[in-house]
Amino acid sequence: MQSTFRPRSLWRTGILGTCFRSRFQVYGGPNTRFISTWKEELHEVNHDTNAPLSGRVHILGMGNLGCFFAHSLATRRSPPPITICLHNDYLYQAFVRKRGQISVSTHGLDDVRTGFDVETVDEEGRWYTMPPVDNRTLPFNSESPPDNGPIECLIICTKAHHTELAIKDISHRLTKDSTICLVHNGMGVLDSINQNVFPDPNNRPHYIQTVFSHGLGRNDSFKISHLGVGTTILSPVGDPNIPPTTPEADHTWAPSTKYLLRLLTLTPPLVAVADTPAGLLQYQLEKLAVNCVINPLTALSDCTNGEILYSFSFTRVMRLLLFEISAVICALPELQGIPGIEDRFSPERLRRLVVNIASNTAKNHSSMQQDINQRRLTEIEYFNGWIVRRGEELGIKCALNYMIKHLVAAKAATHRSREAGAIPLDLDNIISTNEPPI
Ligand SMILES: CC(C)(CO)C(=O)C(=O)O
Repeated sequence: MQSTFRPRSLWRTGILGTCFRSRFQVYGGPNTRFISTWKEELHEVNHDTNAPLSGRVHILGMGNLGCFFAHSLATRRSPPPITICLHNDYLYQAFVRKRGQISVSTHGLDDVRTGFDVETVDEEGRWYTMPPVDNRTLPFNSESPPDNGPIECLIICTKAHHTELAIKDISHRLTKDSTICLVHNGMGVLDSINQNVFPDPNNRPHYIQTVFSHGLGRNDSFKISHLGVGTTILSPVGDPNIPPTTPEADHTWAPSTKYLLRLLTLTPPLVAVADTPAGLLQYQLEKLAVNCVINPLTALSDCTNGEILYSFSFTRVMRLLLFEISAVICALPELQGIPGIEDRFSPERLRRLVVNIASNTAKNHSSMQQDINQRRLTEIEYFNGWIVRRGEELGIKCALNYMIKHLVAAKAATHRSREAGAIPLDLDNIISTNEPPI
């Protein structure tokens, strides 16, 4: 994302007012909200259990999102024990060079935090707690869980297409008492995690899903900028047998879910609010509609978010894509029974949402445009690909979304084949020496 400072939230309109449902206001009045310590939050969930939690939070995926979550938790008046999980040695070496610091710059001012415990993984998938990399002489928390011990709370901040694999690599440490907080763009990841990593519903961890809308930019490893204030909407994933519209009683939540929800909603920089599964799903779908338009159009045309506005041709494509997206969303069985769906997800309302976000982030480059240019995998399967798949299930043909998904895939493939063929070898003049290859 390019550096443009937009202090306005991308998704904020209407969110803060509507999300603070009474059942989540269990943390005291407005003045006491941010004062509690993590130990108090832990005490709340530990007092009636024989398997008390340690309160440690693991974070996997140290890109912009992971750094923002780790840094935000570390800014608390009393930070909980935080372990960052680094999945390769380069990352660990980079973290050592940064002396264990994570820095977030706001309005050009750097705020540097330390005190993170670190685990790295070897090729056999064994995790090791590394010695402290900052100036601490003692481990931050002497009760650190043993290597490969169970993880209570995991915040996973990898891109949608890496999340399943990343969880698979750490799944032996996740139990049915753990809670995974998923922070990624796009739809469909949770279903494939359940299907491929935790197929047994009685033995899978609990999940919290999120819709994250802060604007972040990367300056260097473990050094990011907070470019625009947004929100973090959180919801525990309910029992799939209970329709999302039926309120679930909090007492059904696991202690690790309650603890992580409290911790995150009481961490000011995250601007985190909790919502019901049905509420969160609607925010996810709004974000999906925006991503299905801005991301592929900017990636295909190699332009900024603002450049897709004020062009007749882009506007035509946008409208046609949104007709299909709206038809699929309005027909989703999981939304049936929720009042106002047809209005909230009408093509015209979605168009206004897209235009709003594109103009609020006009100078930014979308994540997909950056992924394409940096030859990384894109999240297209979790955006337009998801719309096409759900459309097929519902008997709605989404030819335009299908085409867009393939145009993005084709653009990535063209880059790959161009680069593979770019090595200037003159095969006719290669002299064979009959020497074994070095
Ligand atoms: C909303 C948008 C398009 C903002 O850039 C985004 O979320 C992304 O880049 O992935």
